[in-house]
Amino acid sequence: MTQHLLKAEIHCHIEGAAPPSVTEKQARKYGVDTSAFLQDGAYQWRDFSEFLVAYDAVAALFRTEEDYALLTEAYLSELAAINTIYSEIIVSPDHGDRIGLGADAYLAGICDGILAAKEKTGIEARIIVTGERHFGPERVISAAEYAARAKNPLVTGFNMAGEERMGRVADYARAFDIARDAGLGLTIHAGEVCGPFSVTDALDLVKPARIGHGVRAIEDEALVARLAELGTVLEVCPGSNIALGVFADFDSHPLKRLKAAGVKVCINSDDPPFFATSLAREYEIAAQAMGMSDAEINQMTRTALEAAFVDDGTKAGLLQRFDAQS
Ligand SMILES: Nc1ncnc2[nH]cnc12
Ligand SMILES: [Zn+2]
Repeated sequence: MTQHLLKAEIHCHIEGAAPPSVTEKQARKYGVDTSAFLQDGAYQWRDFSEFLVAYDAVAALFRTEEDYALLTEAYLSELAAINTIYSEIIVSPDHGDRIGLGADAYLAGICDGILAAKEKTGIEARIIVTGERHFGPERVISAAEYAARAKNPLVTGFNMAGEERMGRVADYARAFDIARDAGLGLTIHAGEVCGPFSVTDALDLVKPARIGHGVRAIEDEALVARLAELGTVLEVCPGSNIALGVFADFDSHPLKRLKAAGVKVCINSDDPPFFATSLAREYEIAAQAMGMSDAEINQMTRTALEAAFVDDGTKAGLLQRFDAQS
């Protein structure tokens, strides 16, 4: 049982955390037919491309600042209820723009949700702005410019999610230069759908502190050694990887092998209801399906806290609390 363990999560997409029941309610409110991507209380997709289409369709059902505030508060409250002390939420201003809400109101709603959850539960949270790769380099650069300009104390990082098979990292490198210059922490989805070359591109061109997934680095021994040497943190999402067919099962999932090779890893839920998972389940998978001890799991939680894109004072407080209780 991992219920008693303190937890941290640094990789979860906000729209990807919307429970189907909430999405259905939103669809009723806006008179939208969801049958193409939601049936019998479950999101419908067959592969990564369809997953991204379903994700964008769900995002289009959150249309007001309040919709986003409620979604964020509900997710963070769920995390707090399972002893999560820190969360980073991945948000995409493009999704706010696309629905006509606008990036400012989108972000304001998410900030309201974070503050409400903090007041009610004490959970600390920060925001990672992401560009969506399949919206193209110009949009990803705009997202970085937006994050840089926002000067919002809750926005502490920049990411790129979306269709990893579209273009090469070089096409998007400028976005990361902008985010780096603005003092944001950098992370990038790589080595999830694409192989080791994608992780190598990310390391060479973005030099991120963290990589979203990165698990397909396991196919290249030298790359695994490079990740260990650099201390790059992999935000691993085992349930997501199995649901999307990146690996056949938890036995063949490389989390333990990466950890054993000295790569810094932590566990995350990615888009929990899309993958029939939750952060609680990811911790259980580590314990039950992968046979990791409480001490090993705590090491990963500590890695997430150490790698958090948060100011030094807050990080020190989180680590102190974690060390006192773990
Ligand atoms: N697992 C994932 N990979 C890439 N982009 C995403 N957006 C939401 N979830 C994602
Ligand atoms: Zn992700």
